[in-house]
Amino acid sequence: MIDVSNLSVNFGPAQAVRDASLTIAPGARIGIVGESGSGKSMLGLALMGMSPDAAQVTGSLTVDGTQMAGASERDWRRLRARRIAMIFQEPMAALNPLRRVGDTVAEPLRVHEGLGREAALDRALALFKEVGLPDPAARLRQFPHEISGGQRQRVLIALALACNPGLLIADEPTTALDANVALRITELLTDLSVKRQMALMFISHDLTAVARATTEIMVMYGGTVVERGPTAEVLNAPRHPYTKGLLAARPRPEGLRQSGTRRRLPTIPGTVPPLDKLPPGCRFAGRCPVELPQCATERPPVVANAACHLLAQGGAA
Ligand SMILES: Nc1ncnc2c1ncn2[C@@H]1O[C@H](COP(=O)(O)OP(=O)(O)OP(=O)(O)O)[C@@H](O)[C@H]1O
Repeated sequence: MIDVSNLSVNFGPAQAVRDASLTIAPGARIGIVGESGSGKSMLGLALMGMSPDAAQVTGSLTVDGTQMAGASERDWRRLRARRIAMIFQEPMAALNPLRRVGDTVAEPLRVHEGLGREAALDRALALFKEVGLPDPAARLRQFPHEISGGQRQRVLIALALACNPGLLIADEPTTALDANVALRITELLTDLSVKRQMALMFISHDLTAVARATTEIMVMYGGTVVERGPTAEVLNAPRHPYTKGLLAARPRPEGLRQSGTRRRLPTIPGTVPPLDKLPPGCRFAGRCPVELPQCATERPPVVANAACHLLAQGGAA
């Protein structure tokens, strides 16, 4: 459905995404993981034609075989309504506080499908049922502040589904929710993707949620894809030093106590440098535990789905 090659998102000299390539087949479930600032959201927004005004986007992006690089806002709007939808971290911010949630979900059906108010509300009701909102008929008439955070996210998922998109991009959809609700929203997105044959791009730094929701994964660092592959394979047997560090830093209940004492959670030393201070070679150079002379200066080749000089030489990170 979507083919991206060498997509870069630049803010002047600062490269938020460098040469990302990926293919999204109908019904695929792809996770994008990485620390804050690694370019996950910028990649998702670029696929929607919604990059910030200050961004320069280069590279090729085809949707259903149509080249969208340089497309007009009008073309993007048409595509967004019917093919690609996105949900975000903070559901309250994405809903109009003065509108009943039923009317919010009915609106795109009226605008894009030409339905009358009653027919659009009937479809909204069916969507509310599909996303598991309790007492869906009563929900239609409520305002965002009258329902819980998890229910608000379900309303936004219903809104995203209104025009039957082929791809749903979920950008940190569970970060603002408590653990139980987050788990149920993750399950809902996975079920919807399977039942509707709708592709799902699940952007998150919650590796457990990504493990549940996706079958493929892309790990990003400093705007570059450092490792990709089947989710289970990458999470069970990470190869890139950054992926290894990310997994080691994941809090796990069984890892917090060892022989009765609290074990410190390992962290990746240092912080992600600002975009204009990233090394020209491997962007993880400087924080990586294994460094070769060429790491900081030469771009690492991609070998067996990981971009790393050491792995390319046959070493194990
Ligand atoms: N309008 C902008 N102008 C300049 N730089 C920007 C702008 N928007 C984003 N950036 C930069 O682009 C980089 C990538 O940001 P992005 O939001 O994609 O990261 P992320 O991986 O999604 O992080 P998070 O998990 O915090 O959302 C960041 O360094 C950010 O500062």
